[in-house]
Amino acid sequence: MLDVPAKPAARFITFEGGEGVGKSTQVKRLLVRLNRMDIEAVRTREPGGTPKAEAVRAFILQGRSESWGAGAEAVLFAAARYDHVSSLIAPSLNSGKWVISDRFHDSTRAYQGLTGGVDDKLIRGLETLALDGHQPDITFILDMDPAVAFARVNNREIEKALAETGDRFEKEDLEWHRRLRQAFLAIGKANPERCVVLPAGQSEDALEQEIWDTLNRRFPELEAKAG
Ligand SMILES: Nc1ncnc2c1ncn2[C@@H]1O[C@H](COP(=O)(O)OP(=O)(O)O)[C@@H](O)[C@H]1O
Ligand SMILES: Cc1cn([C@H]2C[C@H](O)[C@@H](COP(=O)(O)OP(=O)(O)O)O2)c(=O)[nH]c1=O
Repeated sequence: MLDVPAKPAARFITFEGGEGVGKSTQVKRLLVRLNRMDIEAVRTREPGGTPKAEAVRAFILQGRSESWGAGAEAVLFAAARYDHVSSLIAPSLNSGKWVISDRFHDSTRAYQGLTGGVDDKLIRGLETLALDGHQPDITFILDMDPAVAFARVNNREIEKALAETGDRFEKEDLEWHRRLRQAFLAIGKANPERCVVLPAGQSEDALEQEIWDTLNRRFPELEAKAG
């Protein structure tokens, strides 16, 4: 037998939290780190990630499903997720690529479930169908006071307004976003084997390092590869 080192398992990593906490920034930084180590990784997002799921994203975020209610919206997010998992996430992991997703099923739990009042049985049932066993290996929940996160997003909001787009979930009031924050914290607490809650008020560099250190501790094959 040839003495070929075993290829490390591909990992599925998700980033969660409220608006403007720095998810997209850290997803991009993690991709750079992984690529530097010659680890092939796919960057994706929810809602979206595939053409069909992006169509659902546009429909929901432009507010066209708002009158349908949170339950029907949970079904729409799950439909998008079903395509995302079956057409992109599962095939990528099966071919050895890591997958890094900006939001995933915890966003449905937090926005539609815990904050939106949709019954937990529906949320769990949809999750079972859409994930088909593809739970993330690790989920980073970036946590900070939404008032501070909003100040960060202000510039981005102006850009969005100029582009004549709008994300209706970003328009909810501060009190609603404080409940959303508690929802993500509750998810973190209930799933300590998968979720890592990190303070997102620190600098981009410091947060990137904390994420990297956590991954190295959690996945020893990363540390071994770095030598
Ligand atoms: N740690 C940080 N400190 C200060 N500003 C940040 C930090 N992380 C991200 N930002 C800025 O905050 C805004 C929102 O970040 P972004 O990554 O888009 O958040 P999210 O994807 O969670 O909505 C961007 O303008 C980004 O440059
Ligand atoms: C994936 C997902 C997102 N959402 C919401 C969260 C966001 O407000 C919006 C996604 O918009 P996005 O622009 O990606 O928000 P952010 O930059 O804050 O990540 O959709 C849900 O309500 N349920 C879900 O299952």
